[in-house]
Amino acid sequence: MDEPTLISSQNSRKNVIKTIVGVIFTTLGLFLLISFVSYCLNYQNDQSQLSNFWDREIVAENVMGKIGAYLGELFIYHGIGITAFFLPIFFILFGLKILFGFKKIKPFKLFYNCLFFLIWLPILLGFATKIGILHGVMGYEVNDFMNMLIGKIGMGILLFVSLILYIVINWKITPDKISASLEKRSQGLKDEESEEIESAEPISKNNKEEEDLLAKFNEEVSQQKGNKPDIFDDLVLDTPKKTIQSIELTPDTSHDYSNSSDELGTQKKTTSIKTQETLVETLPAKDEHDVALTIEKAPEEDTVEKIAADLVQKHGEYDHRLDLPKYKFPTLDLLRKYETGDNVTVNQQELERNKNKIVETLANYGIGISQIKATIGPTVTLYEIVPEAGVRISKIKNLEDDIALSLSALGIRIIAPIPGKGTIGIEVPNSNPTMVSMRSVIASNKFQQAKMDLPIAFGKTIENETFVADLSKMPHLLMAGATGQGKSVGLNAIIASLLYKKHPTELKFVMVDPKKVELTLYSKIERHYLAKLPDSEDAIITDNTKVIHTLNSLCIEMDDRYELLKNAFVRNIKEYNEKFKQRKLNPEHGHRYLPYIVLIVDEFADLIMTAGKEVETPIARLAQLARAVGIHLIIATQRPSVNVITGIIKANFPARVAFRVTSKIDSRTILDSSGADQLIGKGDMLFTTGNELVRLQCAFVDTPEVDDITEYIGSQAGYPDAFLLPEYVGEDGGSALDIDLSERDSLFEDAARVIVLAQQGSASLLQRKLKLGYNRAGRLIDQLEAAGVVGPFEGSKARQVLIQDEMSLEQLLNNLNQN
Ligand SMILES: Nc1ncnc2c1ncn2[C@@H]1O[C@H](COP(=O)(O)OP(=O)(O)OP(=O)(O)O)[C@@H](O)[C@H]1O
Repeated sequence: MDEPTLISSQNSRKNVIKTIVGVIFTTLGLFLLISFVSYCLNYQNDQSQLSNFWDREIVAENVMGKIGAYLGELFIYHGIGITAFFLPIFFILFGLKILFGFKKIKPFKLFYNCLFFLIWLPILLGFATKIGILHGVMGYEVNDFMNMLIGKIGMGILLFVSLILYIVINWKITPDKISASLEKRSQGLKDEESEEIESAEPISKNNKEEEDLLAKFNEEVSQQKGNKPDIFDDLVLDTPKKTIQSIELTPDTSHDYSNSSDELGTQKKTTSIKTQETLVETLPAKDEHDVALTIEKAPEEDTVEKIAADLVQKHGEYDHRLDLPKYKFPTLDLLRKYETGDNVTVNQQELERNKNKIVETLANYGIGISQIKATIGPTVTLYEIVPEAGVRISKIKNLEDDIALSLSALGIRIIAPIPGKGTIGIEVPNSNPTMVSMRSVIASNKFQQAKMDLPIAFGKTIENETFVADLSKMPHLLMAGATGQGKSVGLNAIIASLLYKKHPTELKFVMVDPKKVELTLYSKIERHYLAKLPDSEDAIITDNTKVIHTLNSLCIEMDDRYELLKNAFVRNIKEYNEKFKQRKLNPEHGHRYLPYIVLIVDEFADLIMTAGKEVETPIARLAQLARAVGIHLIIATQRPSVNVITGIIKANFPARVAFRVTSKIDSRTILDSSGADQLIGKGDMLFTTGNELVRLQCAFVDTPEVDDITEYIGSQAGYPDAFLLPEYVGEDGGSALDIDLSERDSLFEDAARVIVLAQQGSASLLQRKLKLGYNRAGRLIDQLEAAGVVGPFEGSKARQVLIQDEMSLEQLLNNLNQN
């Protein structure tokens, strides 16, 4: 017989023997079980029958006959009482294990675990009852004997203590553990732990070690419970949570998946990738019974935020100032100190004289004064009066001219009452006004530390405090004043303030100067601060048609900026630039750092007279919409009449500056109230942002100072050219038909398809779809017009698309290519 045959025949013999032994034990178990049950029911009758064991006439009532009754008598009555039921159960389990090889059934382990109870339980039953079959002879005798030795109470104590000791030894339960587990329960950890059990399940399937650990754990629990582990599988769910925690949840990457299916292969890939990127944290074991818990956190997904954070970590935040890294801000010494000094001189005699005159004049009209206080400003002194009780304010207001006449002073302004103070103010010009130098306001703490986007140091208030306002909040400014009252100086002060605070990368000016002489000085800073149309030579615009183009171009810039803001999911230029600095916006998608643009128009009246609606419409549009995208307008005019400052313009310029005007009507046009007509000129001004009026002395900056500043900036390295505004092709622009179609843009065909598919002839569509700048999109539109794809320019409307479908377009493109 060869070897394999020998082995197989040996195996089959073993199996036969196993089956026989298995059947014998199971049968024996069943026999005993039935006998015991029947004995318990009939033992009183059967006990007497057993003495005549071999007498056939005498029949036992036990269903298993006299043997059954005998076995019951032996194990139950003379043995260990009903505890003897353990015996048939043990035999049945043992038999079944041999027959079917149930791995989970471990009868000997069960026997070992139950040994204590096989002794203890009959004694307990003997202690507690006097029913023979419950405790058996053993239970009775032990109790009898022990009673003699230690008494009934002693016996009770002994039973209780022995049970406690068994529990402590077998389950290792100590008072510490009990209190710890009670604490845990009170902390409501129960739910978490059951989750842990759930999460442990699927992982354990893939992990041999975990399976073993789980098996060990189950075994341990079963041992502790003193039950058969296999029968009480469910016990896993009741396991103390701490033990579950001890299972390491790390996926085992050392598994060999090479023979597994594709699916498993992918699983392997993902598992290994995860392991590389996951963050592993280990909670150390609390004591020697605990096992460390390893926690894996899933890796963060790549988000825009994360990419941006990585970029910022690598390169730092985007610094727009690096465009001109060596640029130096103009220094203070470029501004002149004036001989008069910046300190307001107080002429006591003048103060006394004016006070007496005010009191006298008012007394002449029957107005009593209870208190008077003077605040000396650079140009005017404010006398604050508290009238006696019962005096009507309107009475004082009506006497304005009479008081002015009595004081024989020009430019008296009566504020009745001073908002928020409850007093009446009379502003009287000083006989020796003090000039407010630009230097003093620029050097002031208020300006230097101003946390504003576009800070403007206008000058000084009546309290001699530097007045700084934020242009970005205004958001547009209207300036008016009769000729020679300080408008141009005011504009220079505004520009100088911005030049002292903003870097060339942060701010651009668009300057419109129909008078041709006021702003020419600034041409020196063209490459740093000025913006212009691509085709124009001078950055400072003096030609009215160019103004129209520039304004429309600014509208296009505004639309472009809105598109960028929309794509960046931000609401204003500040948020946009912040996002750009944090590298969250991709320059490849057209994003760029957006400088503020300030449009300055020196003589607006002249523009409106010559260009009318053509100027008014884009100005109104910009005024209405451009604030969020960082385009701000400053418009100055000599003639603040209603046909210059129209309703639509006025409505969109809440911030106004009024220098002295010639009539009350002009004052009302510019300020919606009188007051500007009573100013004394030379930079005396009123400023409002829609609420109260503030009287200011405008800072004085002379032409040589402006010259020095622009020279200082202009001599530094700047951009190669001025900031280029988007191209604007007006109705009178060059005809698209002049274009040479043999030099078509490389994106010409793509652009044509985009236009025909969308049936919309607009440059902004091309900009969006093909991610182009405005200029290139505009050129493409011109070429498309020349090729007959779109119609001519139609103002604000999109051009008409002349090709209706793709087929016709392909034909047209083929023809073009053949020519
Ligand atoms: N803030 C000021 N402080 C002192 N003097 C001033 C101030 N502003 C203007 N002046 C004086 O007023 C004169 C005229 O000022 P400015 O040139 O600004 O007037 P304007 O309103 O622009 O006149 P126009 O509209 O005719 O150009 C200046 O030459 C200067 O002497």
